[in-house]
Amino acid sequence: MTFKVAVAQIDIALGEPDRNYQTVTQAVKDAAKAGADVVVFPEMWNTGYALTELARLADQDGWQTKQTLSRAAKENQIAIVGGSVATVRAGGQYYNTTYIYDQNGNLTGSYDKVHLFGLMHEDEFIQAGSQGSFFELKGVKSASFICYDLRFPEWFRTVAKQGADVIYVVAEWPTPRIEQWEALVKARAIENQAFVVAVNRVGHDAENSYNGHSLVVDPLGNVIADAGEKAGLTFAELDLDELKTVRGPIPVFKDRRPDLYD
Ligand SMILES: O=C(O)CCC(=O)C(=O)O
Repeated sequence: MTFKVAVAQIDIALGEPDRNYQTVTQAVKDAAKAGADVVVFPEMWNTGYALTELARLADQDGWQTKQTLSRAAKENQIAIVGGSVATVRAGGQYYNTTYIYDQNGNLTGSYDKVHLFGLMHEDEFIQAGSQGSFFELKGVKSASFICYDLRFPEWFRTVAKQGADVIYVVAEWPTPRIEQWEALVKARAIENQAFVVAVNRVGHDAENSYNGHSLVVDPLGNVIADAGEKAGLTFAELDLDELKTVRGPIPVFKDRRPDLYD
């Protein structure tokens, strides 16, 4: 079985949600027209890292994002891993949240970023989530993480142990550490014997520049697609039968030693 993913490596207009909702809606249409099963967006695409302006900008209960993504998924018959957006909940607490929609516009999962990135002051503004995400899209067992989570292999392992075949990572990963991004994406794919679809943004904000290099990596760590440094859609076909041929000869999950480590 093959599964076609569209990586939406967009630029994000800092502090301008309306422009960003338009960009995302158009990208969903374009990805569907090209026959993708799922389209994936980067981190915090509604606001960018406008953390000091969240009171004005964050999406109340994710309402606008959920409406936009649900409608776009249904109208275009495509699943969406909705990157992440800045949300605010009752009580005025902010979160960095992913919403996932199936091709009929139904919410199939959500995730609040668990590891907050102190270097970019995220921990001063955002509340950390406390639950993982595990969902199915078109029958494919999947999970989704956000940016800095990529540095925590033990967090990825929790979903690999549940059987995730495709792992999504949505990010705003700055240019100076892009080689670490590439190495970590490949490592998470190899050690978990899963496909990893990792989507970064391009452009810049007040403090950082972002040079893309969104990657689709197979369970052996081979790069199937690298979106380079320009904004746009990149497509990749995941051959899900490859999971069996990789997991058969090197049965990492059977050979684990949970008596020594969890
Ligand atoms: O871990 C890194 O180097 C980048 C993380 C990051 O930018 C984030 O979590 O927003």
